[in-house]
Amino acid sequence: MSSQHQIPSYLVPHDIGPWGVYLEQIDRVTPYLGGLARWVETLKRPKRILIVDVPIERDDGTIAHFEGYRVQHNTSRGPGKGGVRFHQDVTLSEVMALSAWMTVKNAAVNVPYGGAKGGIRVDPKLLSQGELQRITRRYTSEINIIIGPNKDIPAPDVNTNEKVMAWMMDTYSMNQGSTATGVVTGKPISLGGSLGRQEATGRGVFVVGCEAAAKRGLDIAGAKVAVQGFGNVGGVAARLFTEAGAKVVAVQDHAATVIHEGGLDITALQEHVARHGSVAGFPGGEFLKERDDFWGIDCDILVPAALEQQITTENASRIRASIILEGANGPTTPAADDILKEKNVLVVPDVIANAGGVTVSYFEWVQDFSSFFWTEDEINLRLTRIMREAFAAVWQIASDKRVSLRTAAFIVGCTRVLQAREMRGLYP
Ligand SMILES: NC(=O)C1=CN([C@@H]2O[C@H](COP(=O)(O)OP(=O)(O)OC[C@H]3O[C@@H](n4cnc5c(N)ncnc54)[C@H](O)[C@@H]3O)[C@@H](O)[C@H]2O)C=CC1
Ligand SMILES: O=C(O)CCC(=O)C(=O)O
Repeated sequence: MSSQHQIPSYLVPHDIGPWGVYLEQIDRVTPYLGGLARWVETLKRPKRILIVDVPIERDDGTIAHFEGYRVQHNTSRGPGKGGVRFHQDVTLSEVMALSAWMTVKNAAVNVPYGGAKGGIRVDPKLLSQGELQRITRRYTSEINIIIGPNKDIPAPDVNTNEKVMAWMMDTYSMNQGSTATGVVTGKPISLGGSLGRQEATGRGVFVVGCEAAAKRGLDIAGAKVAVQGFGNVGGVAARLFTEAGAKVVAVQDHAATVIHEGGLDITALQEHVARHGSVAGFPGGEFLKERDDFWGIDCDILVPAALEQQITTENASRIRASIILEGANGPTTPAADDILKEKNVLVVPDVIANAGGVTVSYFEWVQDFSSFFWTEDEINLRLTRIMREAFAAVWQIASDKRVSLRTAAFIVGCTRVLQAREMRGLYP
């Protein structure tokens, strides 16, 4: 039987959903993996997929069922690691891709983890706080069998935060019979969380943004920045760019696109979002009528920091930025990558650009194990160093091999994963 016949049907990229995007990225890196390419099939199959039913009692007494997932894509280099997403559009294809990008990312910045990701197909905006807590706790109990401080360590992602992590930690600990702070990262500081974790992803985006700008001869002071997604990642990145003298000229979230040529007041915008749930109605700017016009905004740096597959063949040719910093996971399709390359747009890929979050998650996990906590300055210094070194290493490979930064980052990440796979051998 040929190996083609052994591929489970759900792993075949019949559509170009997030998993299809990831498979195409792996196909693009394979010619650069040398002898390790014989192991590449490992990267095309998640190690473990758990699909769970998550029933909860609604506040009105009815019972509702939600579909939850935890995918451990690869554990060759260490325990699974990656966030948990609560979103109405979560699919298995998406969680598989997100877990695989964690594998590549963790290896690319050399934190000792494999890759994992989880999610529930639910719109948390439609849940009360009590319902949110119940769905989190039930989901944690259902995936309890495969997570743990040495097995798989969840963290925040879209629509989850430190409060959700606290409930996950508590539920896991109750099931274990003892407090296990190291089972999740991104926790509140009072429960073993790390200083700097909440800001870490946005800070990492900003740090690699400065490196990329230097390569392009672009001065951050006065640079025009447009940000899609104004949550944990996009909000922090926007603030740090503003503090460095850049002008954030456009912000798009799920509800609206606000623009201001002279630069938006990011602190005021964050306060508005905290009060109203979105940028819609912000008095300090104007609003685009057509959402798609966001992509044609006149800017130097574009930061997609929302969801996957936002930059596509539909809009890539309209982009005027010279640098794209992928705060989101998987925001650019391979076909859009090709268009951007033609236009000489520098794309700093997700697996480097947004790796600041998991890097400080690693610091948090180490601090929990040693029960010794670092200062915020120590954390930010170490984070900055790791981000700069990762960017420099990937830049060098991209120059040497004349490939994109994405392929270069995948060369670094996939090589480390497959070397570990090969060294471990196959048989028990
Ligand atoms: N939180 C973290 O530490 C990390 C997050 N990421 C990635 O960054 C991205 C954003 O995550 P977070 O900021 O944590 O989520 P978040 O939940 O804090 O914020 C998400 C933002 O995206 C906006 N959004 C949602 N749908 C949208 C749409 N269709 N168009 C435009 N905006 C939309 C929301 O309004 C919100 O402003 C995701 O791709 C996530 O996987 C990557 C690395 C770490
Ligand atoms: O902090 C972590 O463990 C994972 C963050 C995450 O989900 C990501 O990098 O996409």
